[in-house]
Amino acid sequence: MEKTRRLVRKIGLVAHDAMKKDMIEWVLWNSEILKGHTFFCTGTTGTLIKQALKNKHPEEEWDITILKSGPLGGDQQMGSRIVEGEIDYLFFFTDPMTLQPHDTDVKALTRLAGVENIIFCCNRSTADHIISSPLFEDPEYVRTHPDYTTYTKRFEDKNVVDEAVESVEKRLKE
Ligand SMILES: O=C(CO)COP(=O)(O)O
Repeated sequence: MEKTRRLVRKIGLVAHDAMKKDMIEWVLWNSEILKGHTFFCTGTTGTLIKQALKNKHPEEEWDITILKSGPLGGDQQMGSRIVEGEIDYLFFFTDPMTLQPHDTDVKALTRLAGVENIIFCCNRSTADHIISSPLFEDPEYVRTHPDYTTYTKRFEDKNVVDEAVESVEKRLKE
């Protein structure tokens, strides 16, 4: 009998303090769907999620990488995982009512989610829709990776290095 092929999704999970209970509930609620996937979490969120999943499914091995706590660099580590192609989904439950000390890191992380076109949301109801989308379970569905070649090669036909060398040489001769 043909076995259904399953694609392991690489999932980032992050929640601000006011949203941590929501995140843990959401993970527990969807734990059957989330089984077998790979997770990257910021420090405190990940520790709490791991504990909750172990309580609910003591027999299950969960592949959870716990990064630094968000304000201590965890958001930046998550961003770096995104640009390295290690994360396809980011469920980031943000607190809309509290200014975070690491607001710039939060912005940087959400921006990189856009740069890499990962599947990304900031609240629980959108997370519900993503997790219940048929595309989440569809092994054929792979997000499109934006092509930034035009951007990365934008200096190839320009002589900026030669021009800089020339200008330094000229100044030295003066
Ligand atoms: O602050 C966070 C995201 O910006 C979350 O970090 P923690 O999971 O370590 O609390």
